[in-house]
Amino acid sequence: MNGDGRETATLGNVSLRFYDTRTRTVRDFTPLREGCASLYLCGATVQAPPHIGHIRSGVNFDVLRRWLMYRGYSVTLCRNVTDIDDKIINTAHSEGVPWWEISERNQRAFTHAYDILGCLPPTVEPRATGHVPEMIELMRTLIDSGHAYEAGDGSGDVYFDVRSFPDYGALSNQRLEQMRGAGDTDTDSGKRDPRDFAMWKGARPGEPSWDTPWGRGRPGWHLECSAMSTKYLGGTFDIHGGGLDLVFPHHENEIAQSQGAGHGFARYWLHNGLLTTSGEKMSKSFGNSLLIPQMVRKVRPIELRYYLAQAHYRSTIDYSDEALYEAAAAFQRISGFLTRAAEMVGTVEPAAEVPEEFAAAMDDDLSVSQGLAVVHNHVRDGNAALTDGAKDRVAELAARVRAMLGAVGLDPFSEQWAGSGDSGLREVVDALVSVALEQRQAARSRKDYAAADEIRDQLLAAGIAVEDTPRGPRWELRRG
Ligand SMILES: Nc1ncnc2c1ncn2[C@@H]1O[C@H](COP(=O)(O)OP(=O)(O)OP(=O)(O)O)[C@@H](O)[C@H]1O
Ligand SMILES: [Zn+2]
Repeated sequence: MNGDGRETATLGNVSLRFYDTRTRTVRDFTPLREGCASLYLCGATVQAPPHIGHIRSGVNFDVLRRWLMYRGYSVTLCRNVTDIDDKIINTAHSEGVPWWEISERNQRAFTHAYDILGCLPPTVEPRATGHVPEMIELMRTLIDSGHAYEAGDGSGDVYFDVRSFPDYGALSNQRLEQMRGAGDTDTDSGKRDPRDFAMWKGARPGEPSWDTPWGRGRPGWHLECSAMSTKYLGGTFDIHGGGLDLVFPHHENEIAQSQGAGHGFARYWLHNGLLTTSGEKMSKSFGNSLLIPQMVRKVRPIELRYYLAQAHYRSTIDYSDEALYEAAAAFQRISGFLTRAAEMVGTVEPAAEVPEEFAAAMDDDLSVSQGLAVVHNHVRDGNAALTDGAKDRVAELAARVRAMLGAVGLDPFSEQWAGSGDSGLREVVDALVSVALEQRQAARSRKDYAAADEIRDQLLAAGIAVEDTPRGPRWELRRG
């Protein structure tokens, strides 16, 4: 603490600040261990392939991780996989396959999506079903200390007694008296209080189950995150993240379990805003999912990452094609400058440091939008320098642009994106499609509509669908 009562970051003079959901204030980041940052992120429930809302969360926390790394921290990221839950079991039943086949298939889809969107792999990615012993231990501690109990109806459920934990509701800013039931499904008859939540669910016929001192059953979602974060990051760790939809009940329940068991638990709570469509959360259950393969036919993966990362991580993104294409065009202005700069000056290496203004924006609760404004200012100056033939200036600006983009995982020249297989290819196709579209326009101008349609059909046969929009024609790949 310093004189005015504010905590100060320990790395040099850097003051890294985050909005902490628990205190509802922006707080200086002081890590538990100097030079290290431990981060737990609630990852996927693998009942279906990911939509862009899930990946927004992954991208936002990847940006956080990268910025911590840029600031010199050694980051340990634990991102869990919920590989057993009601929806996975239901999907397995309806497809007539084992539950683990659903989990495996969708976990691979998530991994692939995180990878192609440029998210660094987590340090560890534990799965719930691999951590039943840790969960049993945690339940035993909580039962022994009077925070949890075995259901009174012989169901084998284990509940957390929310009245035993005075801080219950502090994260989500609610008072216990105002809360209604925890909304657990059909097995809540053994609860002492409707607000108690299930940590463990007793076995039901035809469902997978594991042995415990309280009978066979399966993990509840909240319990797994408490057990796995402690196992990999310790009883107290730096940052816990997830989407805003998880604040209550999931994160509230994690706190009750972990602190009830005597752990310090997370010191900072960061939540990404939701990605919505027409104001409604994008959700597997609402049927409004935009899946990744569909999206990367519209724009390149790096452009999709730009779109998802550019808004402040705490803001809502209401999806629209228009905004996606605008983001792609904005990214192309940046990458176009880098390409032209490299043509003029030869290889452009990233500068060793990002400009101060960019760093200040990122330090201030990860303001990527302000950071990208600095990037665009550099690109504007860089384009002017290109026109003037000012080689040194072009080289300097391009190097800084690469450094800034690299810090948030968006440097198109980096090994990561250069190796992605599509680098530059979209621009090539873009140029070829433009030639064809100019011919189509010429045919239309001379009222030869048959020839114009023929060109569009030939493009479609080659897998390129053209759509006329008020801002001119756009194309996307349409395979199969
Ligand atoms: N629409 C969204 N926008 C932003 N983040 C999201 C969105 N949907 C889920 N997330 C986040 O993605 C991560 C993985 O989510 P999880 O698999 O638990 O999704 P979910 O909430 O069950 O999704 P769905 O509502 O689609 O079933 C969590 O951190 C969650 O908060
Ligand atoms: Zn969790």
